[in-house]
Amino acid sequence: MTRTPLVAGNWKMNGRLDMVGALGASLSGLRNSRAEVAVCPPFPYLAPLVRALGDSGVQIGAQNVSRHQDGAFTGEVSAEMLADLGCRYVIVGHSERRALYGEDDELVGEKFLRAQQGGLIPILCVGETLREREAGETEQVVVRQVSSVLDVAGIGAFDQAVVAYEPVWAIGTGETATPEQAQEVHARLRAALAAEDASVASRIRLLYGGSVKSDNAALLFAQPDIDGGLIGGASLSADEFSAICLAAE
Ligand SMILES: O=C(CO)COP(=O)(O)O
Repeated sequence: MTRTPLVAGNWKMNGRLDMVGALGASLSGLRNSRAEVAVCPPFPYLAPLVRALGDSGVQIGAQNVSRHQDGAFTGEVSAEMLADLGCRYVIVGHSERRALYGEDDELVGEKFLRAQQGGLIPILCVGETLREREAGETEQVVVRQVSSVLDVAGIGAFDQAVVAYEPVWAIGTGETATPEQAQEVHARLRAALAAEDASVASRIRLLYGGSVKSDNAALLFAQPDIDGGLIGGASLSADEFSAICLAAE
């Protein structure tokens, strides 16, 4: 099964309008890339980025979505609004939202479903903390995080989804999982999905995230079950992000 690699940049709460223009200009050079490229800026920059990227083929994603549909939910942004703007993807269950905003497996499952119902492709993030890794609980944690979404959405829903393995201890720390460590978890995740439906599991893209840089991306992306990356800090530099995208080809 050949899967089209996906490299998605997660700006988190960074960036200003001038970055939108710089990135737009730099990423249009990836027009003929074999990898799919997506950028997930903060909400206010979604519309300007959609305009800046034009017909470059670079996709846009949001970093969060409401569990609710449109209505009296002050401060929330619905999947329908994001799709309306031209978003294709939305990140759900990022470890920062789990840890800082109390998002549990149940809420992540609700957001995953809502994203799909609103016309978006969820990028479901899973990953263990350092304590969980040291306790030998890595596989148990990531399989639980995926299974809780499987329970509410069903395996069929994963045909229109992406899963990102992001070990919490590797996020923003400069300490990347080794290609072998990442591959081991990716293989376990694919096996968990294959136990439900082998063909869905063979098609789904599993991204690695956590201190991916241009100098470690190629080795990570060369692993058989790593189908691209979810890039934080390095996605804020147009040159660095472009180099990572090229490494996924
Ligand atoms: O959290 C991440 C992407 O969602 C990874 O962040 P860094 O690439 O900065 O480690």
